[in-house]
Amino acid sequence: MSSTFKLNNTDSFGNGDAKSLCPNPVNGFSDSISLSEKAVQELLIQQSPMQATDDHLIEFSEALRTVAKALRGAAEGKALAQAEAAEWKRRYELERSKNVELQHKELSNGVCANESKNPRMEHIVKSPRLHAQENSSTNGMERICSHEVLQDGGFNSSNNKLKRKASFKLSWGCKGMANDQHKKEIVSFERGNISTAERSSKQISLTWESDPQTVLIITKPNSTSVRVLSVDMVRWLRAQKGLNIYVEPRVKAELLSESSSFNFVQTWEDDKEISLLHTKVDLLITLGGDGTVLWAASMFKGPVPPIVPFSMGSLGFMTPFHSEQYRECLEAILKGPISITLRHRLQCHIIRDKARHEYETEETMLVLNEVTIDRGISSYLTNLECYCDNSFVTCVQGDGLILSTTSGSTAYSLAAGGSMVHPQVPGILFTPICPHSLSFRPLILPEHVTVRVQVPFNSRSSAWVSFDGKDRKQLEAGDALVCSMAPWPVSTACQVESTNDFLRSIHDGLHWNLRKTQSADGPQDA
Ligand SMILES: NC(=O)c1ccc[n+]([C@@H]2O[C@H](COP(=O)([O-])OP(=O)(O)OC[C@H]3O[C@@H](n4cnc5c(N)ncnc54)[C@H](O)[C@@H]3O)[C@@H](O)[C@H]2O)c1
Ligand SMILES: Nc1ncnc2c1ncn2[C@@H]1O[C@H](COP(=O)(O)OP(=O)(O)OP(=O)(O)O)[C@@H](O)[C@H]1O
Repeated sequence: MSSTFKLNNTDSFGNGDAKSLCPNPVNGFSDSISLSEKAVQELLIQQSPMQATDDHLIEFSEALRTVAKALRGAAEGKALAQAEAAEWKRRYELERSKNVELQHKELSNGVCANESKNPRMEHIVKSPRLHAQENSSTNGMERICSHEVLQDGGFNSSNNKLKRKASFKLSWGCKGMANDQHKKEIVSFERGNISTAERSSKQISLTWESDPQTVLIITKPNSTSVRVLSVDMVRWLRAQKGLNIYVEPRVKAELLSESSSFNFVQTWEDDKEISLLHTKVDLLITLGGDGTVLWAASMFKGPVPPIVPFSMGSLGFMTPFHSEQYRECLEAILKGPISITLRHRLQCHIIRDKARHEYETEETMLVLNEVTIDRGISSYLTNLECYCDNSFVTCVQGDGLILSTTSGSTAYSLAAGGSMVHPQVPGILFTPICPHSLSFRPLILPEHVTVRVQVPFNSRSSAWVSFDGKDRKQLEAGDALVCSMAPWPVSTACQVESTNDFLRSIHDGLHWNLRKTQSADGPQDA
């Protein structure tokens, strides 16, 4: 009996004490591992002379040896995990420096729009670049001028001539601007007093400096009403506005099946040509719902032309324009100025454990709504270790995690219990999906952080990532997703202005806080 008791006791030693011995998933491995191993060995030495004649005691010593072996294994595991962590840290730093380098490149390419008027033009024309510089104006508005001059190395020979993209300037108002002290500094410190300027890009306005010449129209497929509207819109834009028009290959085929007179419409043949579109297109029009805006944005892996989204879907959070009045809307937009919402995107990389010694990662994905890491078809809980700028955030055990932009805050993140956030608030929403813990509440992180989500090596199952609800990819144990704010936002034209449009969409789209008003004929305060 006693040996049975001892064996059970050993077992409970394994499961009970081992809790304090085993690696703590949050804080790493406990140092008590080696101590306990020593203790077990000492026990073995003390006990062995008495065991020879007692079968049960032999059994007991075998069990203790097994425990000692397991502890040695755990210690080796600890060393491996530490090496692993060092490797991830190294790659994470590389990732960060790559991002910083990219941003520097973007900035160093910036030259003022005004330079387009000077003799250096010739040089600029030979090497297509974006030129931007901050100006400050006299009327209390901040400004960015942008101008792009390019040589159409193009995919349509008829179009193979020098073409200049329409230039525009962006300006935004800021209450603190009247006070010079606040002009450049967000936080100022004077005579021991700290004050802050209003830093948010309140209302951004886009003013054309030269006329837009080229529009790209992206349409929702398989919709008769969208097809009818696109035929009419292409005809009108060409006849009344004399614009160059790009459409998707599918839409060009549809237009040509209507009439051969649509052969002026341009399109592309491969991804390389799509990657050049941003150098040609002044304005992007979408005909569909929010999904069409997401689709259009996903075509641009870098800068995105301003988008004018016409509503032809059911909800339309990002599509404020009514298609019935498209002529009036486009007249006003082509003339400018336009109020815009600057929607931040997230850039996401998957880092595969298998490719741990290669610096190169998979293609960067840019999302306008969110990137989701979930359990896919697996019936197990996801087990995701999350880090924010190398600091451990938490381990997500549940159905998954949503890393959302503020534009995406009214989409999947909202359904998972995240807050609705104005799209111009910069930040990353960290929203769990069905967490198996009562205390897991959503977070909103600042825009400058890098978030890493990793499937631990001891995970029972793999996880699945999807980008704006598409392009599902599997994350195996050891793989990680690294996510930060992308340098290329998506500007969408507003019907009225950013805040008004946002409030209209949550009222009309979600019937937010709709309740019958209480009547006055009840009890009254004395
Ligand atoms: N449980 C959910 O709410 C859930 C589940 C999966 C995906 N989604 C969302 O669907 C998006 C993909 O959209 P889709 O049109 O390609 O797929 P879809 O056709 O399945 O439509 C999803 C719905 O989400 C709405 N939507 C999309 N972006 C929105 C936004 N920023 N704000 C408010 N509503 C928005 C769309 O209008 C549409 O009604 C994903 O990015 C994700 O946010 C939501
Ligand atoms: N140009 C396109 N090419 C391929 N797929 C597209 C294109 N535009 C939209 N889609 C896809 O079609 C689907 C439906 O589009 P969208 O969301 O715009 O329409 P909807 O569902 O009618 O509108 P809503 O989202 O408001 O209900 C989306 O999944 C979207 O990804």
